[in-house]
Amino acid sequence: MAKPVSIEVWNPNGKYRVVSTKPMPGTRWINLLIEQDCRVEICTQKKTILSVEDIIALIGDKCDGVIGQLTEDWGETLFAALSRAGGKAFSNMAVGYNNVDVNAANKYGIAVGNTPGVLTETTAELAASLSLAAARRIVEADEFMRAGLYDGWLPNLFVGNLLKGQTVGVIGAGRIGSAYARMMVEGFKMNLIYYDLYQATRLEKFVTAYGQFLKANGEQPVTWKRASSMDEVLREADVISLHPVLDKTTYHLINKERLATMKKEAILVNCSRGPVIDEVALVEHLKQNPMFRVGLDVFEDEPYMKPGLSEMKNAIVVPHIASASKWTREGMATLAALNVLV
Ligand SMILES: NC(=O)C1=CN([C@@H]2O[C@H](COP(=O)(O)OP(=O)(O)OC[C@H]3O[C@@H](n4cnc5c(N)ncnc54)[C@H](O)[C@@H]3O)[C@@H](O)[C@H]2O)C=CC1
Ligand SMILES: O=C(O)C(=O)CO
Repeated sequence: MAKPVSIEVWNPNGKYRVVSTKPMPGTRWINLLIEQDCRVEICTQKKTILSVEDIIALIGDKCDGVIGQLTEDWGETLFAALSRAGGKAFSNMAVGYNNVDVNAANKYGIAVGNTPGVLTETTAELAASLSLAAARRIVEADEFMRAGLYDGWLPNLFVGNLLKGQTVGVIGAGRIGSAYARMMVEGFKMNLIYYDLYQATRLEKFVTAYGQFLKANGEQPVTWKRASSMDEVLREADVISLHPVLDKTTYHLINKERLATMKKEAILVNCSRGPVIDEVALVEHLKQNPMFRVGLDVFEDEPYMKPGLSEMKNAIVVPHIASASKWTREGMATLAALNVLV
C-alpha cells in the first residue's frame, strides 16, 4: 500500500468529495466546486508523476469524482477503485486522453471528460514558435551569444530558412492543427498542404479567402491542398507540424522510412504526443541530416528523451509546455471542474 499522500482541503463539510491529483492554476475551479457543495481535496505531494497506488490512496473509501492529469494511467485498476468509492466522474485536465481507458470507465459507469478548445490557440502558438525557432536557429544562436562566441557580423552566421512562399504541412487538421495552419498561412504567407481523415472545410475556405485578398492587393496568393496520403505531405512540405490524436493509427506515424522521404532541409514540429514519432529513428535522422531540424514539445518516453537527442544541435526541445499560458491553464482547470459537476 502506498504511503498516505499530503492533501489540502477546501470546504471540509461539503457533501460531495472531489479529489484533484494536482494543484491547478487559479481559484475559479475551486469556487465552482464549493458552490455545488463539494469538499475539494487537492494532492500537494511533491512528486510530479503519481503512481496508480498513490491515486488509489487519494481516492480512499468515498470519492464522488476525480480531476486527474495526463501523466496518470487511468485504466481498469483506477476506475475499479473509483467505482468502489462511489465515484461517478473522472475529468482529465487535458484534451488528449490517450492515458485514459474509456472502455474501462464505461464498464464502471464512470463519465469521462477532457478539456478541449481552451488550449487550441495557445498550443498552436507554441507549434508556431517552435517552427520559427527551428527555421531561424534561435536556440543555437542564443547559446552561441551566451557562450561569448560572437565576435562580429558574418554573411554565413546562423543562416536559416525563409518561411514566406514555402509550404507548411499539417498532419491532423483538427482544432489545433487548423489554428496552427491559419497562423502560418496568414502570418508568413506559406502555402498549405494537409492530411486528415476528414476534410477541413473551414480551413480551406480561410486559405482561399486569404489567397483572394492577397491577389486583390497585387501579392502572390497563398494556396491549399488536401493531400490524399500523409506521405504526400512529407514529400512536399518544408515545415511539417503534427497534430493528430495518439491512437493505434498514429503510433510511430513518423518512422525511419517516412523521415527518409522528407526534404533534407525540412523542419518537423511535434506538439501532439511523443509516440507519434519513432524517436530513436528521429535521432539517427538528425545525426545523418544536419540541415534537418525539429522542434519537440513531447517525447516518446516522457519525461525522458531517447539517447542522443539532447546533444543534437538541430533539435529544439521543450518540456510539454504547449498549453502553458495562464489564460489557458485556468480555463483547463475550470473545464475540468465543470466536467465532474455535470
Ligand atoms: N503538447 C501539448 O501540450 C498538447 C497536445 N495536444 C495533443 O493534440 C491533440 C489534438 O488536439 P485537438 O486538435 O484539440 O484535437 P482534434 O480532435 O480537434 O484534432 C485531431 C485531429 O487528428 C485527426 N486524426 C486522427 N487520426 C488521424 C490519422 N491517423 N491521420 C491523420 N489525422 C488523424 C482527426 O481527424 C482530427 O481532425 C490532442 O489529442 C493531444 O494529444 C493537445 C493540447 C496540448
Ligand atoms: O491537453 C493536452 O492534451 C496536453 O497535452 C496538455 O495541455
